[in-house]
Amino acid sequence: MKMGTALVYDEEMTKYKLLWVDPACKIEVPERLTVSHEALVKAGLADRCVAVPVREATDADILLVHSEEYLEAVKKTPYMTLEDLKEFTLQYGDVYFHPNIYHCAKLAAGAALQLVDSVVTGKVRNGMALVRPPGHHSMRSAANGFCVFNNVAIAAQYAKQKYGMKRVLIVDWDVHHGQGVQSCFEDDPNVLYFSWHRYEHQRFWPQLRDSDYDCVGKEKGAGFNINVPWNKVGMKNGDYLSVFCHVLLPIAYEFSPDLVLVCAGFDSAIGDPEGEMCASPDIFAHLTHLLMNLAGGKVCAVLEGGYNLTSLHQSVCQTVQTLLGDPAPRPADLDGPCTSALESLHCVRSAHRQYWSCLKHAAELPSSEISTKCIKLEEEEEEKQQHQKKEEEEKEAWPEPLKRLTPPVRTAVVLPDGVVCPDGCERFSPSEDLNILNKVRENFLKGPDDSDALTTLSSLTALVEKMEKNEICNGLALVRDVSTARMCVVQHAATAHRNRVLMVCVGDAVVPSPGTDDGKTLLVQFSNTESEEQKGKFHIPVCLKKGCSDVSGFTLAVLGLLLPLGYEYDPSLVLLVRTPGSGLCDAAWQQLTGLLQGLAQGHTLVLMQEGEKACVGPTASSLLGVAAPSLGKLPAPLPEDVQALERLRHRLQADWKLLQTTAPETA
Ligand SMILES: CC(O)(O)CCCCCNCCCN
Ligand SMILES: [Zn+2]
Repeated sequence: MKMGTALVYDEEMTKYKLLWVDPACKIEVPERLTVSHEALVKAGLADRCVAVPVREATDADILLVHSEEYLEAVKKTPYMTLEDLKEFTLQYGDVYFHPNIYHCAKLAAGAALQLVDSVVTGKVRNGMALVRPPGHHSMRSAANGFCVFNNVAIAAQYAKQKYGMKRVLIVDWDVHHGQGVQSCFEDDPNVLYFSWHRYEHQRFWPQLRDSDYDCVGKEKGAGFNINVPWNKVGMKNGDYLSVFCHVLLPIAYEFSPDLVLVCAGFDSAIGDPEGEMCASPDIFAHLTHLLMNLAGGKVCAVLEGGYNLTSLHQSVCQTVQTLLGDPAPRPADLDGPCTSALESLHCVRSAHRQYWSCLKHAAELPSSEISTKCIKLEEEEEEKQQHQKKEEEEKEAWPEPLKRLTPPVRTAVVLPDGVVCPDGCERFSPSEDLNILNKVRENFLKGPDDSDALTTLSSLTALVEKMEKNEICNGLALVRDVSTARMCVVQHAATAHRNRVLMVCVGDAVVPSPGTDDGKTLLVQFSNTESEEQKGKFHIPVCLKKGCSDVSGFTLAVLGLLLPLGYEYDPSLVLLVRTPGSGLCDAAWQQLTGLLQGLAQGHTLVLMQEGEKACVGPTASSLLGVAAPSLGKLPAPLPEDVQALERLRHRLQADWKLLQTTAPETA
C-alpha cells in the first residue's frame, strides 16, 4: 500500500496583496503562506513530504465550476489599472483583486488538482496544498470572501470527471461557511459537503439563511449537505470532537467516499480574529486522523482561511505531521460540548435523521421544535459581552503544541516461533529483566514448567515498559492465554505507572470487570451477549444483536460510543483484545485498530489468541499506519442496535460528557 504525503506549494502564490484600504480584507496577507511553509520546513516536516509542483488550472478546469462570463471577466484583471481593479472589485463582497491574483488563483486551483492527481494515481497516500487565494466562498459567477476560484469544488468535479470517482466527501473545518461549495453541489448526491461555521443566528458573515442546519441539500442532493452552525464563539476541542463523532463520521462511513477533500481553514483555531474560537492547534491532528481511514486513506487537504499567523502555522504543522502518519498528541483535558453546541448537534442530527440510517433513531426533535432559531432574545444582551471578549482575544495565549516525537520502533510483535514477523514490524525479544521475570513468575504462573508463558508474559511486560518510554509506538502479541496476558498487561500498566488503560475487548468471551472501579482501567466490551449485572462507570458492555458481525452496528458503536469515551478518558495505553468468535471482518477490525491509534499517542497493544494467526498481517498493517480498507456503503444498522446504543449513551452521558448529543432539558 502506497505511503507518502504530498506537499504542494509555490511562493508565486505569495505575490499578490491588498493595494488599497479595506478593513474587511486586510487580514488576508501573503505572510499566511510564508509562515506556514517556513514552519513546515523548520519542523523538518517539509523534507518528509513528497514535493509536488503546482500548475495553472486550465480554462477547462475552471469551467468545471465557474461560468464563462466570470472567467472572461477575471482574465481581464491583470491588465487593469488600480482604479479599474477597485471598480471591478466593488461588484463582489469582502474580496480584493490585484494584477497578479488571476495568476495566483489559477495556481491555487491547479495546486489542488495536482494534489488530487498525486493521491488518486497512488503516487502518494495523502497530502496538503498550501494555497492562496482560498476558494470555498467563490460562486459560479462571483468572487467572494477573499476567494476567486473555488479550488476544492473544482478538485471535486475534476476527480469525478477525470478519475470517475463515484463519491467525494468534502470536509470544511474552516470557521466560515463555504457557501460556494454548498451551492455547487447542493443537488449532487455524489458529493457530500460537511461544514461547521460561526453563525450566531445568522448574524455572522456571510449572514446567509442557507448556512443553517436545516439546509440539507436539494432534490437528489437532499441529505448530502451538512451545516453545523456555531451560534456562540469560544467553541473548544470537545465541541469539535463531538460533532465529528456524532455527526460527520457516522454519516461519512455510511456514505463511504472514494476520496476525501478537506477545506482546511484554520481560522477555527484559538487566537483567530475571525473565528474567535478556543480550539487548540493540536485538535487538527485528531480531526485529520479521524478522516484517514476513509477512502482507503486518500485525503487531500487544501488550505482555506487562517489569519492568526501563530495558530495558523501550528495548525498546519499538526495537520501535515498527522498526514505523515505520526501519532497524534494526547487530547489534553477535553470538556464536554457546551449547551449551544449541543443544541446545534441536536438540530443537525434531527434535520438529517430521514436521510441517514445511522441517525434514524436519533432523539426526535420535540414538538416544540427545539430549533436554534428561537434563542435570539438572550443572545442580544450577550452581544455586548462578546465585544468585551474581542478585546481580551487580542491577548489570547495558548501553550505551544507539544513536540510529537516518533518512537524509533513503530510496531513490535510478540509471536510464537512458528509465526513469521510481518514486514515493517520488529520481533520483540523476550525480556531478561530479572525483576520482570520474578514478578511474572510469582503473579501469573500456575505450574513451574510454564516456561513459554513466562517468556510471553515477560515480553509483554517489557513491551509495555518500552511503550511507556515512547521507545516503541505500538505492539501486537499472539498469545495462548489471552485472559492471563490481559491481566498481566493491565496490572503492570496500572500499577507501574500513573497510567490509564483503555481496554477494548472484541468477541464474545465474557470479560470479568477490571478489579476495581478506580478509573485506572476503562473496559469497553463489544459482544452479542446481554450482560445482566449493572456495570460501573468504567465497565461498559456494548451488546449488539449480531455481535460484531454486523459491520454497520459495530461501526456506529465505535464512532458514536467508543471514540467519544476514549477521547474523554484520554488513556496512556490502549489494550485491544480480540477473542475468537468475534465474527468481526478484517476490514472492520482494521478500521477499529486504525481509529484507536488517535488515542494514547498511538500506544496501542493488540492481544490476540494464538488461533487468530490469519489476523496478524491485517492487524500489523493497521498498526504500521496503513489506512484500513474501506467498509463500502454501509447498510442500515439494526434498529434495535441503534436504539440500544442511544439508550446506552443516554445512561452514560451523565458520567461521560462527550456522549451527549442533545442539550440538557431546558428548565
Ligand atoms: C477562506 C475564508 O473563509 O477564511 C475567508 C473568510 C472571509 C471573511 C470575510 N469577512 C471579513 C471581515 C473582517 N472582519
Ligand atoms: Zn474562513
